[in-house]
Amino acid sequence: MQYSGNTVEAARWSWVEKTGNKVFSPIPSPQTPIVRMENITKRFPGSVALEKVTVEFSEGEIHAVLGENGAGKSTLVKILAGIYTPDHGTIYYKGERVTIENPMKALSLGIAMVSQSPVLIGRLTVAENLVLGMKQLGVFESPKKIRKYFEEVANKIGIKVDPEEEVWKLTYTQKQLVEIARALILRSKVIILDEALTYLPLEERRKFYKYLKEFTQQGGTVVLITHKLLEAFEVSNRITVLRRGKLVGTVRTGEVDIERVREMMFAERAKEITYERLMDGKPSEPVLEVKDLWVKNDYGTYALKGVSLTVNRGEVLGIAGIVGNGQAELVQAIMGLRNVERGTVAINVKGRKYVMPDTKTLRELGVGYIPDEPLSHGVSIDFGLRENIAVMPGYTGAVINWGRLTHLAKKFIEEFSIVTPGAKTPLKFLSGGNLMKSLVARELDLSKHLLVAYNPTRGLDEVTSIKVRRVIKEKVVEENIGVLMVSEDLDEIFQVSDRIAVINEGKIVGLFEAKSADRVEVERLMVT
Ligand SMILES: Nc1ncnc2c1ncn2[C@@H]1O[C@H](COP(=O)(O)OP(=O)(O)OP(=O)(O)O)[C@@H](O)[C@H]1O
Repeated sequence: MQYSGNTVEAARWSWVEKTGNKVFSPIPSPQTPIVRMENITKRFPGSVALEKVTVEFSEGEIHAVLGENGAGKSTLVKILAGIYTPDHGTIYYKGERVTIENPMKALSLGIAMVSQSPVLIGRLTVAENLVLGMKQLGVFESPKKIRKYFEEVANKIGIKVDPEEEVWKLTYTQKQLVEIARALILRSKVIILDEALTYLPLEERRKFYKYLKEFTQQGGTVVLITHKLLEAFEVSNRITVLRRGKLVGTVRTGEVDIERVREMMFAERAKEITYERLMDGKPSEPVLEVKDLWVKNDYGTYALKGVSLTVNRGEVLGIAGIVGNGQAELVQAIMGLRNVERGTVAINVKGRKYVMPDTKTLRELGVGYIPDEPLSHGVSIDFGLRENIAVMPGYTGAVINWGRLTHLAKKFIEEFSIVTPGAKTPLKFLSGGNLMKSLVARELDLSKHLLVAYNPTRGLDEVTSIKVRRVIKEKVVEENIGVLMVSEDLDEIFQVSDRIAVINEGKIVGLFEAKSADRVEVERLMVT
């Protein structure tokens, strides 16, 4: 089947068609609230994250919490998970008023949160991680029992993990399984997923959702934060929308259509959302040439096994693949951040070929970079956007012109609607999406010849994602830069790319013209 897309249909392809809309037919509306958060207000210096928000999560439901970047979603669930305490408001759990002063308290009540990044100790085995987690909570289950329970959960979800395997050897999916299993072993009644499933491959996400549905059918509650709206629509029973810290409303999923929810989330800006293919690039001469690249991962085994590829000016080469197939090592090696065992990376700028350029040279030449770990490798979160611009070559000479940098930071803030108290506010005080926007805005501006991007819309809401994709494509067409874009989101790959390369186990296993690429074939190559 070919990908062709009008707005909704194209995106629905990835989810609804596969589930056939059957797996998650709406269940009768949930009745008993297990959690009531009443009039919750939370302020941070310079921002009101939540203002008098009241929401109820019921037994037996998957409840999606949606909203644009900075809406207050994470703050809300972090309060429930005991990570933040509210300034005002009351929490009721099973009808009783409770104070959740720390995460231990939340866990002891039966509320567990799983986030995007697994919090596990790499050198310990799965079973050891689970036992340790229990001990920290004062739960002394026998290791044998924990192991057995874990195997049961893994079997049910259908993801194989050996409890005796050291965690560093696991795939991302397997690690998320361990996290969710840990919540279940603790007999949690409420499981909060803060974008926890977002980066799993589609098939794996389906397995998790199916299992979570069973969990709710037995009375459990799932609170789901995601920017994948179609998915939220498919799996949830109810949806709560937040906007700029305020409650917009709670609706039953079966009773509204997706456009209505988008309006609740984005108001007028909802019209900007599209999944149609963006304009075609106009490929010309090669700007990046990668030849027979062999690179090891952190554990000494080969992550890339002879990768060769070319990115031309005037095109986006999309790298499609399931997370953990060498994509991170590929972008790191190109950017001079990982040792190359064999092969070459070369870039062509202004008539000169630079073979194996180091990171500094690349940056000075005008190569933008959105890394796989944006928080640790992309920005200094203790500093403001202005300072994060100042550190980049190209923006400052011998004397720092702070006035100019402030102006530039303000331009980024306006262009990408970054929710922040100001250009000097440390980035750690921004929501995940707004932090990502700050990095992306800077790197797009820095890209004069080439952009190397890993999941450039990670954590961004639908409106911002399309904005970023458009800017990327405009730069390609109007400024003739080349883009290497790794993304685990196939909708994104098909929307932006001119050519698509599929990576699997460290090898390029397929190369397609995006316009005529067969999506089924691309997916098949990703998994086989
Ligand atoms: N620790 C903090 N210190 C200061 N401000 C914060 C902190 N955490 C959140 N905020 C602010 O609260 C607001 C809401 O942030 P929150 O992380 O809840 O948004 P979100 O809806 O989860 O966004 P995203 O989709 O981008 O993750 C933002 O304006 C953010 O800057």
